[in-house]
Amino acid sequence: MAIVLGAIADDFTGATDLANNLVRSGMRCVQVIGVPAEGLALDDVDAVVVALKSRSCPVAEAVEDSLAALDWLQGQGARQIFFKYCSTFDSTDAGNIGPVAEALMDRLGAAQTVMVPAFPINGRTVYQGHLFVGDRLLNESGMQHHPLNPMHDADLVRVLSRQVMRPVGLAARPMLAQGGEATRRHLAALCEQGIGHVICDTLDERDLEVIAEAVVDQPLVTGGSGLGQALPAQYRRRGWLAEVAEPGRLAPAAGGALVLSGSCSRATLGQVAHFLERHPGIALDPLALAEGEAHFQTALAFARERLAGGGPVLVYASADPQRVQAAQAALGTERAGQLVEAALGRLAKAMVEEGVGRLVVAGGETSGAVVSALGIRTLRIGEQIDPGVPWTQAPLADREAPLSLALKSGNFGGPDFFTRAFEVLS
Ligand SMILES: Nc1ncnc2c1ncn2[C@@H]1O[C@H](COP(=O)(O)OP(=O)(O)O)[C@@H](O)[C@H]1O
Ligand SMILES: O=C(O)[C@@H](O)C(=O)COP(=O)(O)O
Repeated sequence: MAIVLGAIADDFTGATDLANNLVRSGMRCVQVIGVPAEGLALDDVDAVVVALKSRSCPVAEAVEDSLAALDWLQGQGARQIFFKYCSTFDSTDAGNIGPVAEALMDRLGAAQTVMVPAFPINGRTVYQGHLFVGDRLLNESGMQHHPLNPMHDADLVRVLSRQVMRPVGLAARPMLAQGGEATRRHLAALCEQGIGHVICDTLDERDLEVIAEAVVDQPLVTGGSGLGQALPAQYRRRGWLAEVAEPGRLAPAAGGALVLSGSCSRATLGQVAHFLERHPGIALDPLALAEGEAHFQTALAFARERLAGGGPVLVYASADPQRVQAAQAALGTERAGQLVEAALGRLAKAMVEEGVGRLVVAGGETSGAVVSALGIRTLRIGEQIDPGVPWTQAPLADREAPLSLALKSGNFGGPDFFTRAFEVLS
């Protein structure tokens, strides 16, 4: 059976965030890690989200991987393609959002696409093309210190213009206030003027509904998971979805409880501090990791011992901007990130082999590294912990019980996220 929506997500937490919103809006959704091998059963599935690790890799690689995902999704008969990126528009002047969007447009023969990063329930809104996180402009939100893609400009028309060949336009709030039909006409008029990308203002859920109504027939949409929350109602109006599906029930969770954090985002730093006031944890330092195996082995032994005592336990590389900058100055940005990601991936593999069954991972790139190290290929979406972050379950090759896994985007979740996540599960 053909799927309705095929999504390409540029990181793993982002993929889960989108899949979560699609499921909560009544779509039957599977999240796959990378382009699936032949033989994935897609009966009773309305949407597939392909999770890539293409946010911070070289542009050519991101384009190639995204096009491979597109080809596969088209092979499944997807009526609409959704390119999912971060609600904080994580990218650099080189890309990858713009070049990937344009490559997808070219392959699909789309003259225009919308850019809708907003996720109002998590405080990401766009006004006059400027992205806000809560009451702060993007470039004052903490995202200016992001280790891989510091965001120094909140004007998305300007940010995107630096990444793309086609002209960038705006669908501003007063326009959206006129409703879905008027917005559709506005987009068509911009298209006639040659505007290939349209940044869409979004203050609230109503704006998302208007945008979804205006773009439901476009071959390609792009944005954050907020748009994914609004599209299913439009598919249902078109008669493309049979009925409102209930989110699937996951098997009961079992096994040790571990948190791995490689995110240095403001929200995660607060969550780490909150957790450490209540439970044991150990810090990983990229500079010490660079010196050899001893530091990693110390962390492994610590986690092993505390898990034997009942857990939960935290292993974190999360650090404030000064410490991140010091590590990056000494090692280079890429190597510092890679050392941390490799260590957390190895830790996850070792600890899951030794009986961890409930695993929380903080950070998009970090989640990519951990999921890859564990060899996970598909995720089922379960109960939501906080907006944008559900528990998921993944079958494991050598184990009967699936692994319960929560992939937390850096800036998502309340201060008590790490502790509360396990309470939600039990
Ligand atoms: N102490 C540190 N010094 C330098 N880089 C770090 C440190 N801790 C984590 N990192 C790197 O920072 C990046 C954080 O990105 P990510 O995991 O996507 O988090 P977020 O979801 O907050 O963006 C990762 O590549 C991670 O390995
Ligand atoms: O849209 C979002 O904010 C998230 O879905 C997302 O992509 C998070 O990425 P990270 O902050 O790198 O985890």
